[in-house]
Amino acid sequence: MDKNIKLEVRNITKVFGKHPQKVISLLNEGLSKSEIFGKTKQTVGLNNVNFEVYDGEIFVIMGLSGSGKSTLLRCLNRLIEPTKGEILIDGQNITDMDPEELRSTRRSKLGMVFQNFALLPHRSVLDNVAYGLEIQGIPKEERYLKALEAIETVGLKGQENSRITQLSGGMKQRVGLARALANDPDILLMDEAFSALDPLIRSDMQDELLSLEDRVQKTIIFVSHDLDEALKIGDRIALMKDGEIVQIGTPEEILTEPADSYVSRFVAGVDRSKILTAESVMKRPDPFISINSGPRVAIQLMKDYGISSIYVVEGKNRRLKGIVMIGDVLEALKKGKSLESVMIPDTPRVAPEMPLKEVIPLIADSQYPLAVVNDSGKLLGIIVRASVLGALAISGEIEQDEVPEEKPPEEKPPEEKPPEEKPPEKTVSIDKNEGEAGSPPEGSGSPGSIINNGIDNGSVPAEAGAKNGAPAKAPDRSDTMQDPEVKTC
Ligand SMILES: Nc1ncnc2c1ncn2[C@@H]1O[C@H](COP(=O)(O)OP(=O)(O)OP(=O)(O)O)[C@@H](O)[C@H]1O
Repeated sequence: MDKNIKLEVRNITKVFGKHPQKVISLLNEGLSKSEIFGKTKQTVGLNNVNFEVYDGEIFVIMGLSGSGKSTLLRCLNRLIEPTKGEILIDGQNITDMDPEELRSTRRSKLGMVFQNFALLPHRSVLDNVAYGLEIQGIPKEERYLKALEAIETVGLKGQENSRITQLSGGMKQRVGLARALANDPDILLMDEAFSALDPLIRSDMQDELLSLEDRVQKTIIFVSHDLDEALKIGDRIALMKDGEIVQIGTPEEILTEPADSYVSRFVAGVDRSKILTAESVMKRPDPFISINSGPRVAIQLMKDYGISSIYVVEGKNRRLKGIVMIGDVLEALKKGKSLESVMIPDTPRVAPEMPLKEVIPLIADSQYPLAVVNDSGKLLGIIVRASVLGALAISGEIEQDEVPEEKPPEEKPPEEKPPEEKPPEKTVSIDKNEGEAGSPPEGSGSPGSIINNGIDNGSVPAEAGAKNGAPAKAPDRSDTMQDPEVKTC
């Protein structure tokens, strides 16, 4: 599987104190953070931290207060200078950079969102969002254009002229997010970004972040002290203690295979009723396709992802319409029929709050992954059997062998090549960044994932499987496919 490394942290140590080298010697001798503080009155912020973050993932840094989360996040853009070690972004060592190079890398690659919003209270929303561009000297017209786009992305269209003081906490944090996005950075660093919000607003913002991640495909490094939040939004989680990383893994791995007794105790506090719902085990629903798309697009997407079925949605609100199977779509293409004509509308779907115990028989009876939809019919995610098993193992409520086997799917992607289609009169290029086909290249699951979980490996290209929250990378199709019917979902 091809996982592009976006950011790499190698042996980072941070000592707060006047004689850091002395502290490093003591660390090498094996003394603990508290012993070193007792001896030297210097604090070990980070001790030999190593990890990689993949392109397009949400990587959560989690731990109790004082464990080193914020220090680590701030080392990533050198707001705090590491005492030792290297940080590479796209292979470039930022710890070596001079101030000018660092500034330019920060501008182009890194955006930061703070817990306390860090907004200018007497400026409008628009001017706050455009602020970073303003200090870079970007002309007014251009910066406003970019700022308006970012404001729309975070759902604040119409509030451009509001004053910050007139906004609720949730809206303020959207402004903070828009300001970070206005620069179009590759990586968003978010420091306890939702911690100051009321629980309901916080949960909404978490949902928004997931949906935004689907659309803008940023790499997000998110600091949180809240395990439920980390489990909900993280593709992977790094759990910290006393300046060290004790475990890195997918939410499922952290819960089911805790590295030591500290992690076990940490996860013991998880709200199990939350784990045991459909929502808690669903994966992002990528790829999916617009009902207005043509069969050719569907075939290309299924080929790219190595899957034999794909969910069909309608409109920006991603209303679930049904599912199409590769064989039917090939037929449709041959006969000049629409995608809708071969769509199976009554696919199994469940509500996000459905208890897992009720999900089990449904997934066992279904030849597709289960679709999770909300009250208004929006496709929120999909559930594959492996995730259900993981959650059940944690709960201990049901033995794994009680879970029925899945039915194999009835069809496999045929080897057959799609027939030539007449060139369309009007063409719209499919750019993965625009999300027409609703298929971000990185995500943690797809209708195809279930195939990769043991049903139909024969038909899945090696690079196409999605595993451990780091799924297949879909090829850039912008120069290979065109379809007049593609619409944004
Ligand atoms: N400027 C500083 N000077 C001295 N010690 C510091 C400084 N900043 C952080 N520390 C210490 O470094 C360690 C890690 O702190 P850090 O703020 O990174 O933890 P955290 O996990 O982010 O905590 P919180 O969730 O409370 O923000 C703590 O022991 C803290 O006291």
